[in-house]
Formats: sequence, C-alpha cells, structure tokens
Amino acid sequence: MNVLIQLGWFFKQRKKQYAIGIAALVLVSVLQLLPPKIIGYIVDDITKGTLTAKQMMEWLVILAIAGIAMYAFRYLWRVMIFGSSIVLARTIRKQLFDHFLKMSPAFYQKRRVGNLMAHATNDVSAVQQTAGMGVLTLFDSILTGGFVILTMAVTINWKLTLIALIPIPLMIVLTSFYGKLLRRHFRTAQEAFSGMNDKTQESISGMKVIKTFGQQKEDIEDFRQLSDDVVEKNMRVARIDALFDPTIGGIFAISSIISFVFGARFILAGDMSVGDMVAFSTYLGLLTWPMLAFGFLFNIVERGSASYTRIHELLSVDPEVVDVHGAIDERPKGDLSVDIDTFTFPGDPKPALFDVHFTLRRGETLGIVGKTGSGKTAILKLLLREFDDYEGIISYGGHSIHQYKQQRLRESIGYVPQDHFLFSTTLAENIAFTNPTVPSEEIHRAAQLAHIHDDIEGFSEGYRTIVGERGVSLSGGQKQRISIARALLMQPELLILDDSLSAVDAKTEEAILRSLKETRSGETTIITSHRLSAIQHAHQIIVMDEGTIAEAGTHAELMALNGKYKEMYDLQQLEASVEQGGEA
Ligand SMILES: Nc1ncnc2c1ncn2[C@@H]1O[C@H](COP(=O)(O)OP(=O)(O)OP(=O)(O)O)[C@@H](O)[C@H]1O
Repeated sequence: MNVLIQLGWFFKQRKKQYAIGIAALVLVSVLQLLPPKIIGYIVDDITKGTLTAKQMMEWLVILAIAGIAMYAFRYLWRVMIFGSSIVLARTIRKQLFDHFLKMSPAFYQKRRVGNLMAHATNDVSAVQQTAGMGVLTLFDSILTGGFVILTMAVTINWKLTLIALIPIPLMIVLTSFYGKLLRRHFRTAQEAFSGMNDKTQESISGMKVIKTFGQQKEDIEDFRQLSDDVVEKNMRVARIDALFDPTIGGIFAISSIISFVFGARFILAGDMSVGDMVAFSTYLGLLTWPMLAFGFLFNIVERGSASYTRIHELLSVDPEVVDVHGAIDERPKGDLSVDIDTFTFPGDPKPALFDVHFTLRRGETLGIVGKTGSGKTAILKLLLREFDDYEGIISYGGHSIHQYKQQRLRESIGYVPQDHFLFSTTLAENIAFTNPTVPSEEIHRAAQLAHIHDDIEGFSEGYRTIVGERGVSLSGGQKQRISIARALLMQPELLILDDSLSAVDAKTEEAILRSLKETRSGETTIITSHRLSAIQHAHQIIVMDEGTIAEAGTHAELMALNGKYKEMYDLQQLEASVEQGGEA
C-alpha cells in the first residue's frame, strides 16, 4: 500500500481531477443505494396490497433519474481517474527518458538496453494501473462498501448487518497475505521479462552476425529458455492471482448463508419484514463488487509497488558526471593541456592510462597512434567527460574541463567515434543532427568536405534518402564519412576523429585530410589512427603503449628516434609495397 503514499507527489499534481473523480464515485455509491430500497418498498406494498399505479409510476421515475445520474457520474470518474493514470504513465516515461539522457556511458555499461526498455514499458504500465484501477478499487471498496453496510445497518437491521460482516476480517488477512506474496513474485516476473527483452533486443540488433555464423538454432534455444523462465515466473504470479477471487467469493458465500439463516429467524420473530429481507439480500449483492474490489486493490497495488520500486531504483542512480556549481556557460576554446596521472575504468583492475601529459596549441593537429588497447580512445573519453574520476587535470582554454557546463564543452567538440551511429532518418537530417534548421547548402558543404557528397548525389533520393536501422544500407566507409560530415557541420573548435578514416581508401583519406587542413587551419584537431598516413602531417604525434606515452614528437623527430613509431612506419611501408606489388 506504500506505493499510494509514494505516488503522493502525483496525486497532489492532479488533485482536482482525483477530487472530481472521487466525488463522482461517492455519488454513484450513494445513488446505487436507492434501487434496493425502492424495490423493498414496492415488495412490501405489493404484499400489503397497497401499491397504486401512480405510486408505482413515481418509483419508476425516481429509479430512471437515479439510473441516468449514475451513468453520467460513472463516465465522469472514469475520465478523471483513468485519464489521470495515463498522465502518470507519460510523466514517469518522461522522467525515465530525461534520466537516461543525463546518464554517462558507465551507466549504460552496467545496464542493458532491453532491461531499460522493460522499465519504460511494463513497469510504467503496472504503476499506471495503480493510479487508475488501484485508486478506483480503494475508494470503491471503502466508499461503496461503507455506504452499503451503513444503509443495511441503519435502514434495515444493524444486528443482521453485524452478523453478515463476521467473516470480513478473515478476508482482509488473507488478501493482504496474498498481496505480499504477489509483490515478491511479480518483481521476479518483471525481472525475467527484462532479461527476455534484453535477449530480443540483442538478437534483433545482432541478427546479421547470428545469421552469418549460422547460430539461429542456438539463438532460438537461448530465447526459448528465457521465454520459459518468463512463463514460469508469471505462472507463479497467476497462481497467486487465482487465489483472490475464490477466497473472496467463498467468504461472501459464508456471509450470505449466515445472513439468510439469521434473517429468516428475525422474520419469524417479527423483527423484520419480508421486504426488508429482499432489500437486505439486494444490498448484500451490492457488496459483491466492493469485496472483489478489495481483492483487486491488493493485487494491483502490490504489482504497482514492485514496479515502482524498480523504476525508483533506476531513477535514484545519480549521474556520475555533473556540472559544478557556477559552471562556465561558454564554449571553451584555446589551448588544450592534458595532464593525466592515472585513470582506471570503473571495475577494471589496472589503470587504462597513466602519466599522459601533452599540450596542444589552438589550431594544431595532434596524431595519436599505438597498438590496439593502448589507451588512445580512453584519452578522448576523458576529454569528452564521459568519465570524471581520474587523477590529473585536463585544461581547455585556460580552465579545467570540469569547470565548463557539459553542454558547452560538447558544443565545442565535434567527435567522430569509432562505432558510428546513424539514425533511421534522411541523410540530410543525419548530417544536420546538431542543427536541424541549417540551410541545405551547409549540409552539402559539410558532405563535400567529408567527401561523401558525390556518393549521396548518386542515391536516387539524394540527401532525402532514408538510412535504415543503424544505417545498414550504407557501406562502412560511407557511414564513417557521414559521421565526419555531421561533426564538421558543427564547425567545432576541436575536431576529434577516433580512427574515423579506417574504412576509407588511402586516396579518399588523403583528400579528406587535405580538406580539413584547408578549412580548419585555425582550429584544433585530434586524430587517432592505426594508419600512420592519417597523422603523418600532424604538428605533434604521440605514440601510446600500454596506457602511457611511449614516444612523442613530429613525424621527422619520431623517425629519427628510431623507436616504436619508426618500427610501425617501416612495417606499414612494407605492407603498402607488398599490396602495390600484388596489384601490379
Ligand atoms: N568502458 C570501458 N570499461 C572498461 N575497460 C575499458 C573500457 N574501454 C576501454 N577499456 C580498456 O581500456 C584499455 C584501453 O582501451 P582504448 O579503447 O583506449 O584502446 P585504443 O587504443 O583506443 O584501442 P583501439 O585502437 O582498438 O580502439 C583497453 O585495455 C580496454 O580493454
């Protein structure tokens, strides 16, 4: 039941709608007390032979008015209460989405997409039920039940009413016990659903790989196991679910039997009329719904509670990277100075970076090379503030990057990551991602600089060509160049190409680098690459090895050093001449 208190913030926001809805519920509860009483009067008048046509007509008119009013009020409470619950679902979905956008990559490293999606769908829907059906059943069981019981006691026979209520405490104890069981099992079932969602999402995203390696059978088997697990856990929930109705039905039957036995005795003793007994049993019938509602209440609220706890746990994870108080609200520009003493990825046993120190003057180009896993991307991740927890300082434009608003820092950096992501929209919109209102000439210019313009013009729809999910319809090199165009459109102060030319041929690479040199002469560029040709002309080159700088200097200086760089260079020259020889 705590979840109703936890959702207090929302009930406060929608207090008008809930007040109107509950008022309409109260009116329905009161109005529905009329018909049994009128029927009781009619029966008594018929038994006594005193019923006139005029009186009968009057009763019928009252019944009709009560019926129409109940129709209207029922409509009203549905719109108010269920409508509000839909608004709650929207609010929580938005909270989750906003939260997801605030979280840093470390958050996504620990959680899987399918799991997060399950929170935003299944769990939100269970909480929505609590704010809709939960509130309805709470008030319906208390109000309707209370009014019916009060009317039975006051207008018919209080002793018989008390007798009829004898089994109710048993019902309360049992439903609350089932509710607790249900919450536990529902949470496990939701977790199993999250797991299955993960699997589905991953299989669909990795469908190409699954098929290429002929792993369909294994994948189906994995899915079947997870799906069976979901079924089994939901069956446990269903088994507890199934206990509510028979229990309440059974208790209601006991209550009815006791009432009939004692009611008959009261009639024989002359304490009650037959009409009263008819009215009493009709009221008893009216108690069916509030009693069932009481069962539903526990059922819905305990599910909502399990789901709200899951959502709350997710929302209460604080973003690891936050703006400091009074953060600088302008785009950084100027020299870049990196002084990383040591940095370890969360959960990793050993540092990914140590003693990485270099300064890059505004307008210079830095090349970072080194074998795979040597820490090239890790430096960029710190620069982009994906992780803040390191020893050392990175200054940009005279201030530590921690002192800028994250938004401003990122506006200053055009980052082309290794793993490109294109949205399922047009090529133009993909390029103009950071500024959708930019004139098409600028989009074309960025595409020309990235040497993708001609490819785009070759598509039948040109810039309006829709890119498939994750850009499946484009080649790796085309995707890379669209990502470069996207970054160039921002005209960033600092452009970072993280191994972003790996899928283009040497000629295109050279052409792109030439364009960059011509158009970005006053701006800073960082290029990481395995291919030395991409960084050879950089003002500075650092060679990363096992998380630290092994060598640094210009191409000529590094060649003269006769170390790792020269070794890599010679090897790549040899490979190139073998390739050329092969072609000849
Ligand atoms: N998010 C992460 N969490 C934990 N460890 C990571 C993470 N990203 C990278 N690492 C580890 O940190 C080390 C440096 O990785 P990094 O991505 O910087 O290498 P790289 O030089 O860019 O390699 P490549 O050329 O293959 O891109 C590697 O050992 C890698 O396994």
